Amino acid sequence: MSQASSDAIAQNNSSNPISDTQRGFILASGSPRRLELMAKLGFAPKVRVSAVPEERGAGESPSEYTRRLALAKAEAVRDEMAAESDVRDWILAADTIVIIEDEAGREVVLEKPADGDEAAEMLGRLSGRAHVVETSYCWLQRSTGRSKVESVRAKVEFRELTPEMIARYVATGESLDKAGSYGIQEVGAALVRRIEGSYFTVVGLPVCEVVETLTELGGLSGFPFQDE
Ligand SMILES: Cc1cn([C@H]2C[C@H](O)[C@@H](COP(=O)(O)OP(=O)(O)OP(=O)(O)O)O2)c(=O)[nH]c1=O
Repeated sequence: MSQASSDAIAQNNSSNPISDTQRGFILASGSPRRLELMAKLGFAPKVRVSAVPEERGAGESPSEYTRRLALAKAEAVRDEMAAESDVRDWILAADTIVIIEDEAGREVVLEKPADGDEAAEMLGRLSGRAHVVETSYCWLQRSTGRSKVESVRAKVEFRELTPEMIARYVATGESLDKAGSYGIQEVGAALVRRIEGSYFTVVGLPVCEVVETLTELGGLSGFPFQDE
């Protein structure tokens, strides 16, 4: 979704409870899902995509990894905008991974696949089993340098998939820009038997917690369902 269309969504919502200044934060993410989710709440984010390399460090746990990336994505955009006199004060970034245990009980992190073959391999691992989706997000305030990182997990159980089903799913093309090679919000919904936790965590942004954190930090007031 373009910046213009997200603005239009927010402005056309006549009952939008978010003030003009609070509406326009900076979304440090190229994920169209994250933009769409925040726009649906009434925000009108300006998108700035970071170029942070996504590479897990040796000895870094999955949570440490997503938390580090969420902060690094926000900081990269803050640094890029340092010389700009943009009035928007808050930056939001996020990182989503899939975690599954291997035969030895070790946690394996699945990110976005490099190609269709890797997507098929990941889906083979997920078939007929449960895995965890973890999304970490970061709110960073440009004027004070303050930041807060939080992580939210959901458990997702897949139906059993045959190699033919996997091949047909990969052929839809929706695997390639998604952690774990599936999109629960698209055709991938038909792969998911049950989930425990928030659907939005799986899609890439746990909106309830994201709004809650911004309110706690003092960056949002007047939003419904928040006790300020
Ligand atoms: C599991 C799952 C992931 N995803 C997406 C969410 C994220 O966009 C993506 C994980 O990659 P991320 O690196 O978290 O995000 P991104 O590369 O899309 O965007 P950016 O780094 O600029 O913020 O996978 C879905 O859309 N649906 C799903 O069901």
